[in-house]
Amino acid sequence: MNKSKQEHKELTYLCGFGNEHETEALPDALPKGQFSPQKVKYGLYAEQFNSTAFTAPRDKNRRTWTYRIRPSIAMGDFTPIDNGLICTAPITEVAAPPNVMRWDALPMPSEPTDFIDGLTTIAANGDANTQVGIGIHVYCANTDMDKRFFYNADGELLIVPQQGQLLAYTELGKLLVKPGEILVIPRGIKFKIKLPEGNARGYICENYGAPLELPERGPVGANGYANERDFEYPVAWFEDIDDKFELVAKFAGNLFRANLDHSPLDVVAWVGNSAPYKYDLAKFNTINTVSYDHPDPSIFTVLTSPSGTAGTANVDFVIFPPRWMVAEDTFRPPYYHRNIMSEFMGLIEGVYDAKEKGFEPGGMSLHNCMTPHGPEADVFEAASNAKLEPKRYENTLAFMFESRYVIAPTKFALETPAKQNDYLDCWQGLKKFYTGQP
Ligand SMILES: O=C(O)Cc1cc(O)ccc1O
Ligand SMILES: [Fe+2]
Repeated sequence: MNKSKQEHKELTYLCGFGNEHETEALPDALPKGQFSPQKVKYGLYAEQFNSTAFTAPRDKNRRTWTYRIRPSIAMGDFTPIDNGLICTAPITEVAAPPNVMRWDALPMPSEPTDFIDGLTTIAANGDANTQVGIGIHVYCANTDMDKRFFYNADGELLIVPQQGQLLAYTELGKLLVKPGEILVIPRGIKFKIKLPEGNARGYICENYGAPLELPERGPVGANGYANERDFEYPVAWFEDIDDKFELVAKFAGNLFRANLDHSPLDVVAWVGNSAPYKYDLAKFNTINTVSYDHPDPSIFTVLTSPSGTAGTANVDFVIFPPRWMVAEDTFRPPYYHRNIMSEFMGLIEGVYDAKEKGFEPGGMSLHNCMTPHGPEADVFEAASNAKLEPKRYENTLAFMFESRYVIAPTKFALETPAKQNDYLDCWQGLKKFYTGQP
């Protein structure tokens, strides 16, 4: 058993989305009845972490009090480092074309590459400096982050593993995530990623906007979709190591590094509702029609980052999980459509019902604002003639980052050999069935 395997054998979690969680790795390390006593037990420092404004409304407010060996400012100055293939909105290096776009999975690196060096930006929208929009990245990595930690001031990270487990060591504790689960790390939280299975690949939505929250349930009622109880938060865990470490920050679109003379994972206890969390997508309570027609994919929203306009998300995280399909007298795959919202899709495993060929696990597609799309020609013909028995969609897990802002691909994404320049061909076989007769 390798070292990182042993390190996650007995991980436990606190359950409940957005709860005021409290946890301590040493007895009574958490102050009682107040947040900032004159002296904290064990000689700890109190440090507040705010990922919404102090004055954000109570139901949106996210903050955590940490009790740590040293405050975060015990560090060296930052100096710029190479951004590698990381880009940040606004993407101005190339014009965003209104074409449909699709990519193969990016290849695994042949050189030792950790989670940060393995990041490639595919697209972005909005403007990170005004806290609007998202960055969309892929990570392909094969090496643990060792004496290196990272935080992102530009956004919250929604990490969607597609291959290989991730063991996240964060200031607030450890989380193990597998393909089929997601990991969300608040803006600003320091962490490192180890790879218990070696190779790892996945997608990241860097959310520059409001923190992800659960969508309203409306008339669905008090239960269903992603249930609060299924979101898992880490318990406090710390290390007290005086040694040379590096802190990498993403700030205003650029990477910087600073020296540390101790591990920043020194939070002995914490209380609050801003913390990393994980969620197993298999727990999603999928709601769909039991009569006719194909509901809009918003019915599969797991998490949403609202913009200032009601019902019009900065980004929705939507999944297409295994499920029963029972719709009567209905064209069952996604309908043909043009949408004001821009749609970036990825595939975690299996096959997506609108695209039986060419959309592979690890692959990606982008259908931007008003760009027409829908099932490929073969899927249209098959679904138009299929016997409409109840059918279980198995071996499938696709997802979508859907945003109100146009999603601009990076120069890399437009030029990489992974881009399928023949994507449009999957619709070229769409025949004219019209005869003029009813
Ligand atoms: O384009 C896509 O494949 C995503 C999608 C799925 C669906 O079921 C309905 C609309 C939609 O945009
Ligand atoms: Fe779509």
